[in-house]
Amino acid sequence: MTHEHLVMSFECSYTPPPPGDEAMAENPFKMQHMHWLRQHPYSCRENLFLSQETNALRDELLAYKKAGGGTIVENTTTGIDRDLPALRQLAKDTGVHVIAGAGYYIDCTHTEATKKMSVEKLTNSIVNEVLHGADGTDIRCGVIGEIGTGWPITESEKKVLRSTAHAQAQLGCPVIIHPGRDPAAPAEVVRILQENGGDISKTVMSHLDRTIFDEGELLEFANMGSYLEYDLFGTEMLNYPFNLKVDMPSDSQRVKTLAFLVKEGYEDKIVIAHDIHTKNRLTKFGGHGYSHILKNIVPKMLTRGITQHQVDKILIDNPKCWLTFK
Ligand SMILES: CC(=O)NCCS(=O)(=O)O
Repeated sequence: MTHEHLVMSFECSYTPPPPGDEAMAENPFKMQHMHWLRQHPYSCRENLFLSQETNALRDELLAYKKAGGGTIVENTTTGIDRDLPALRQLAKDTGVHVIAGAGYYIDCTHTEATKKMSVEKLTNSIVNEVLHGADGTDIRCGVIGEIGTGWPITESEKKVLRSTAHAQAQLGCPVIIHPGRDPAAPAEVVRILQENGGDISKTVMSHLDRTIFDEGELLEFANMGSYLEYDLFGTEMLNYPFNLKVDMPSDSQRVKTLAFLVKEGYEDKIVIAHDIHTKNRLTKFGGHGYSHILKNIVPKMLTRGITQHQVDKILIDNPKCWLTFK
């Protein structure tokens, strides 16, 4: 899985509940709220603290391993409460390989100190997180990202993108991007990375499921050469609060898009994940957990014209190729 979170907080994205449902913001987790939470995951404060569930996470990872999972890229970066010692402990306890992410999340989580840093200083901090260890630990990150960007991309986010490209040019490492919620956002990020010496062939563009909908636009973007990530498997909601114009696809629609990209020749550039970032998606709370793709999505892919060889590319070969330092 190339895009997951095990320990993070998503407080920065709290969105008030719809009118009439105000009490739900502070409501404790109860069985009768689970459907509401699936529809409004960002409107209950407690739901945003995955960081409180390390015990449940241990069980999740053991179940993932039993289902055939070996490795998880944990994309929590500075700004959403990365906790590297907790990740190391989870990896030790379960035997699942956990690859941590270096760098910074979106603008509203940048501190004043981060906003004042030069591109050179930001580059050094990212390189240091990969070569020597992050957050005062000796735990070294294996990817840069998820690097957060919004739409339009802010000045501070542009500086972080330039630093990401410079760090990648030095290290030959994988990069993963969280684009803004506009169809033009992924291509704009790629342009900034390219202009600053980034290697697009070793860059994953995340969250395409909620970003590019038109097939022509998708092929145009695919042609720019990044990995194409569909990473919201398991998320189905009617009203996507961060952009109400977006119709969040169902898992069936996601599989249809994967089959389309495979037919168009992009089987070497697709990667997939669940991007679990709220509590309600854990099996402890009736959610789909980290094994949903392995248990439910792969069988569906096989019935929709994607071969086992192509599934293996998407789940094994492409991530391996992306994650290998040059
Ligand atoms: C943790 C994170 O950034 N998840 C992405 C959520 S989004 O709704 O696809 O932007």
